[in-house]
Amino acid sequence: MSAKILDGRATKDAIFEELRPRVAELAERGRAPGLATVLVGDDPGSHSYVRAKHNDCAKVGINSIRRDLPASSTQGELEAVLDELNADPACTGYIVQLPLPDHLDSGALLERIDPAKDADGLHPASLGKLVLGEDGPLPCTPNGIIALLRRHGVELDGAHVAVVGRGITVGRPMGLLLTRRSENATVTLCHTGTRDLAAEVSRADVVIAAAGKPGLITPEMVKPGAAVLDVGVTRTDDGLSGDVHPDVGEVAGFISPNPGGVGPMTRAMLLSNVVEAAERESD
Ligand SMILES: Nc1nc2c(c(=O)[nH]1)N[C@@H](CN(C=O)c1ccc(C(=O)N[C@@H](CCC(=O)O)C(=O)O)cc1)CN2
Repeated sequence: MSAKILDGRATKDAIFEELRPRVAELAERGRAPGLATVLVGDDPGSHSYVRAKHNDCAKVGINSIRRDLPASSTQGELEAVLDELNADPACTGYIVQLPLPDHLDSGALLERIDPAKDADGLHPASLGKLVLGEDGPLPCTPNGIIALLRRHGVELDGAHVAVVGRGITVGRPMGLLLTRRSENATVTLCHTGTRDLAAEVSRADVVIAAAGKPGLITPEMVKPGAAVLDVGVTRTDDGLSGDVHPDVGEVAGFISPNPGGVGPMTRAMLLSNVVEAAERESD
C-alpha cells in the first residue's frame, strides 16, 4: 500500500475534542443539546451504527434519547413517535435511522421531522437550503467526506471528482456540496446508466464510491495519485466489503480505509450538526 491513509477514526476524535467545550458552554447557558435516534427493526448494521452514535454522544457530553421500535411498526406509530420528539424540549435534534422496512414511507417520515430538529440534513427543507446555498444542517456522510479531505490537505478547488452512486444520503447531496463556491470542484455523478464508468473514474482527481457494489472500483480505473474514498458497505458471507478493491491503495495517492474512514466521519458530522443547531437556537 503506497497511498496515504485518510484516517476517519483519528479525524473524528479530533472533531470530538473541538465539540466538547462547545457542548459544555451550551450546557452552562442552559441550552444542553440532546440527540434522539429512531430505529425500526433488527438490521444488525443499523443497530451497530445507532449504538455508536449514543456512545459518541456520551463522549462529547451530549444527552441522548433512544427510540427502538419493532419491524412491524406502522406508519402511524412512527408518525406518533416523531410528533413526540418534535414536541420534546429535551430533544434538540434527531434522526430516523435508514433504511426503514419496505412497508414504511421513508420520504413522508423524513418530511415529518421538525426542520429545526433535523440532525441528519435529510429533511426536504434542509436539502432545499443546500441547493440554495443557505445555512442549515448538511447531510452527514458527504459533509464528513469533505471534512476528511480538507483535514488531510487534499485540494478540491478545480479538482475533477467522480461520485459513483446517486442515493439520497450520499451521491446526490455530495454533488451539491462539492460544486459550492467554497469547494469549487467539477463533479461527474455516475450511476447505473453511466455508459463507461472506467473512463469517468480514470479522469478523476478524487473518486467517491457510494454504489454499494463490492470491489466496483479497481486499480486499472484509478488515475495514479488520486484520492479514493470508499463509502460502500455490503455485508457478504466473508464479512463487510467496500466498493473499492483492496489493490487500489497501490495506485491512489490517498485512500480512506473501510471500516475506519468515512463511517466515523458520518458520526462526527452528526454531532457537529447537533451542536451547530443548538448554537443557532441560542444566538
Ligand atoms: N439516518 C441516517 N441513516 C443512515 C445514514 C445517515 O447518515 N443517516 N448513513 C448510513 C449509515 N450510517 C449512519 O447512520 C453509518 C455508517 C457507518 C458508520 C460507522 O461508524 N462505521 C464504522 C464501522 C462500524 C461497524 O463496524 O459496525 C466504520 O466505517 O469504521 C456509522 C454510521 C445509512 N443510514
